[in-house]
Amino acid sequence: MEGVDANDKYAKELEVGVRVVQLACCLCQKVQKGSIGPTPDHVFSKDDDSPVTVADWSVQAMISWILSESFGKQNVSIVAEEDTQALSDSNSTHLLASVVATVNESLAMAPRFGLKGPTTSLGPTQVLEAINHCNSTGGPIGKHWVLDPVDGTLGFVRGDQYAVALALIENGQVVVGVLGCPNYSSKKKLVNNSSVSKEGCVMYARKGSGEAWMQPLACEGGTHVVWPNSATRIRVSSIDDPSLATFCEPVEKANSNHSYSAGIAYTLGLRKQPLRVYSMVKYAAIARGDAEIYMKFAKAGYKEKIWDHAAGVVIVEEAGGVVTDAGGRPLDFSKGVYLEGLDRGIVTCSGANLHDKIIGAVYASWESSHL
Ligand SMILES: Nc1ncnc2c1ncn2[C@@H]1O[C@H](COP(=O)(O)OS(=O)(=O)O)[C@@H](OP(=O)(O)O)[C@H]1O
Ligand SMILES: [Mg+2]
Repeated sequence: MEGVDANDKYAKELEVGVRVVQLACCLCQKVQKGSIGPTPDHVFSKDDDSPVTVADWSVQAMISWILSESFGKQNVSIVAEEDTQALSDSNSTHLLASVVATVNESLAMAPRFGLKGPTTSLGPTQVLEAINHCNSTGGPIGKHWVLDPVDGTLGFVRGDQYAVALALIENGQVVVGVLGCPNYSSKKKLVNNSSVSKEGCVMYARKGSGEAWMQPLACEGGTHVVWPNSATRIRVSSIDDPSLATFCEPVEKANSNHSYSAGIAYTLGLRKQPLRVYSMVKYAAIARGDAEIYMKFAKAGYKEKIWDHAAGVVIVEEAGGVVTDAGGRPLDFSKGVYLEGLDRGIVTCSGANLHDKIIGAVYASWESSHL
């Protein structure tokens, strides 16, 4: 069987995860096209000035509802990015109505994705409840789903790369990762900012399987999603010569120090221009072999959230890559919402050789940098 052995541990979680991320990608594409929900293009600002849209809340509500239906609400703990504060305001009736309509329209498509939808439409209270059910803070014990409904919301708003990221953590370890990349073609390499495609992909992996997989998105054409639906195996690049390697980094200067990573690139003899990509699509590019290195050095004091990394990390590792903090230690998903104790930044590579060189260059240069 392609993609997964039905007897394997986490087989049901992986299958439901892939199906629901497929549906979520479809929801996002339809919101973008204006073919779902009454007010598709509303963008709002959160307290930290980052954007949030109808798609962010709708994906979170829809995935929360499907996971609760599939595994039993009392068994499902979800750590996710969005809350309902902005939706619960008395001035937000239209916004909430848009989210409710979008959730119901997407759930109406659930059977095509092999998922059970509701028998009657969800009302505003049920939608708010589904979003609020994602208020778990995770931790070292038990199973916790981790969700970023729209990662790289700026990319989504700008018609560029973004991702739907769902992972399962058990006892502090990421055991399943699913990454939907609606604008990253399953057929075309990601080479620069013009690589935006309308036929995206979903990648997934299960910890310890030694395998990572990719499916094309199943939004168009009205076909039923058959598990595992023409999955192909993905692997990291075999390039380990720095002069031939491509490195990715965040688009926004505020999210990562571009001049510091340029210094590391120069020290290592990386010749190519950085590939600046929004969202966890950077992890996807490493897992698929379109790039060899992903470096992120956020400003001192910024605490990385687990939903921005969990799905990407397990997919890259199972595809053969290495992910650590800038001190060379594994990322710790057991401490709650944040990657507590993260040393300086995140370094993801296609192999140990490149990874060792980058960690060495960080050690050699850190004192003189002003992060
Ligand atoms: N100041 C700061 N420093 C570091 N990281 C931050 C910062 N602010 C936000 N974020 C988080 O970055 C997520 C997007 O990160 P990326 O690495 O993809 O950056 S970029 O969008 O390409 O610029 C983004 O996720 P989304 O909110 O899901 O888009 C944020 O969680
Ligand atoms: Mg995010």
